[in-house]
Order: sequence, then structure tokens, then C-alpha cells
Amino acid sequence: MPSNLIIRGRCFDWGQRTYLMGILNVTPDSFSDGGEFNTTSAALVQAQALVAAGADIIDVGGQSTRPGAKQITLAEELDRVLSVLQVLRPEISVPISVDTTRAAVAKASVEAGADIINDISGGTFDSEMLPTVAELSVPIILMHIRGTPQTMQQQTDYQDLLGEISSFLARQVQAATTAGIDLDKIIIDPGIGFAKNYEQNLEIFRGLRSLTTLNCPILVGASRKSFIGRILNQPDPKARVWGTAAACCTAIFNGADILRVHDVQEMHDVSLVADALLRQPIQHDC
Ligand SMILES: Nc1nc2c(c(=O)[nH]1)N=C(COP(=O)(O)OP(=O)(O)O)CN2
Ligand SMILES: Nc1ccc(C(=O)O)cc1
Repeated sequence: MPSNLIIRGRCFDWGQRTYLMGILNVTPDSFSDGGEFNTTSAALVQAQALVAAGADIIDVGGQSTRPGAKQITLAEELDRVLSVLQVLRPEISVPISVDTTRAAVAKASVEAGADIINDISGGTFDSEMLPTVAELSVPIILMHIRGTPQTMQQQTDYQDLLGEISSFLARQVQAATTAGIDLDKIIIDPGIGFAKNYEQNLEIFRGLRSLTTLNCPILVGASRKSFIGRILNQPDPKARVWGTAAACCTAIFNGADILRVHDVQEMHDVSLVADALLRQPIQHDC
């Protein structure tokens, strides 16, 4: 796998430590924090708090992708994301990713200062996404999903879950490089909770290491998700922090490079200790 990636002057030195992506949902309806950060002033305060807590990347999302979430218009998504980027970019020095499946949002976001595109469809929802990202020359996160957030939970029949996730991601990595995206700018993600049932989410954690054969950094987004709620019998997503910690630790143990989380302060402690126990850092120039 590529040894490192420089984004906005910051070095992501893969394997050396776990990197944290702090979630900033500027939506009214996200499953755990909808409506909390969807004004520009609240978004800025939260972004600064995430950075102070140890976030390496801030992930801005204008569209909830929870099961059954309503699809907003392009104009609405552009308005939500761009108004926040305008306020964030001058104040935040860490890389900013934008969680979108639309090429037009990706392009306008990078023009407004975003550094990474996070596409939960792995470049499959919008045929212009991969060529657009290639043209913009920014890194992309390719996530596995089946169907759309509206239909995905009816598409959970797999013969070989990890094998199918792996071949989807391999195909999309190939499509991305064919479109002109550098291989070292591609991050893969198995898509916890996207077209997966409870048992399948657990199976992904156990088999995560099999995805390392794709030779790309791996991102895992388990934060506060419903499989944790089911294990804990905890309906309140905000009360799933310890459960998230266990999932993050397991992901690190099984090869994750980036964790996408809401509770950055807590997961920073988790990743510092897990990294000290599990990784053998070597000195690099990067
Ligand atoms: N790459 C990647 N992106 C994601 C992932 C994920 O696992 N991987 N999970 C999400 C769901 O979490 P969020 O808190 O943003 O909820 P919402 O979809 O309701 O906004 C949204 N975006
Ligand atoms: N976008 C998503 C939000 C939440 C979940 C989940 O709780 O499993 C899955 C996807």
C-alpha cells in the first residue's frame, strides 16, 4: 500500500498511527446529531472543538444517508455544504472532506477549499464523480454500498460478504484509477450499516483485515451506529460512546487506518492507547 499521503501539508503516514475523521453533519436529520450543527456558527464551534480534541480531518455532510433518509435536492445540498465551507475554511487548518455522492457538490466544495471527497457510493451514484475528482486532483474515499439509503436495508443477501465488498471496492478502485485518480489518493471503506444487517456488520469487523489485500488505506465508520445500539440495548445513539470505543479498538486491531467518529475526544484516547499497544512505529522523514 502507498506509504503516505500529504493533504493540506499534513502527512498521513499509513500504518504509523490511526487517523481520526471528526463528523460534522450540517443536516437537520442525521441519526445521532441531526439539527445540532446546521447553522454556520454552530458548525464552526463544533469543527474547532473536533480539531482541539484531535481530529485529523473534518468530514462535512449536507445529506443524511441513514436508512430511509430523504434525498435532498442538489441546490439544497450545495447550499448547506458551501455555506459551512465558506465559514470553516479560513478558520480550520486540518484537511476538510465533504461527504457527498454528487460530482457537482464535489467540484464546488473543492473550489471552496475542501481537500477530500467522501463518497458513500464508491463513485457509483453519479457517473461524473470519478472523472471530476480526477480533474480536481484530490483524494477520494470509496465506500461499499448496495442500492441507495432508501433501499439498502432490503439488499442484504450476500453469498460471501467480505468477498463481495472486496470485489466491489477493487472494481471501484480500478474505475477510479482508469478515470485518472492516482492510486495513492484512494481510501476504501467497507460501509458499516450500509446494506448490512446486524450479523453482517459484526462479520466485517472480524474479516476487516482481508481488505488490506487491496493495498489502500482503510476507513471504518462505526460511530454510534445501530449495531452497537443492538448489542447494548441502547436506543440513544449518544449513549453508545463506550460501545463505539470497543468497535474502534477492534477496527484498529484488524487494520483500520482512519476512524470516522462523532466522539473525537474519547476516540483520540482510544486510538492513542490502541496504537501504542498494536503498532510498531518506525521513524520516517514524512
Ligand atoms: N466513508 C463513510 N462515510 C459515511 C459513513 C461511513 O461509515 N463511511 N457513515 C455515515 C453515517 O453516519 P452519520 O453520523 O453521518 O449519519 P447520517 O447518515 O444520518 O448523517 C455517513 N458517511
Ligand atoms: N448513514 C447511516 C447512519 C446510521 C447507520 C446505522 O446506524 O447503522 C447506517 C448508515
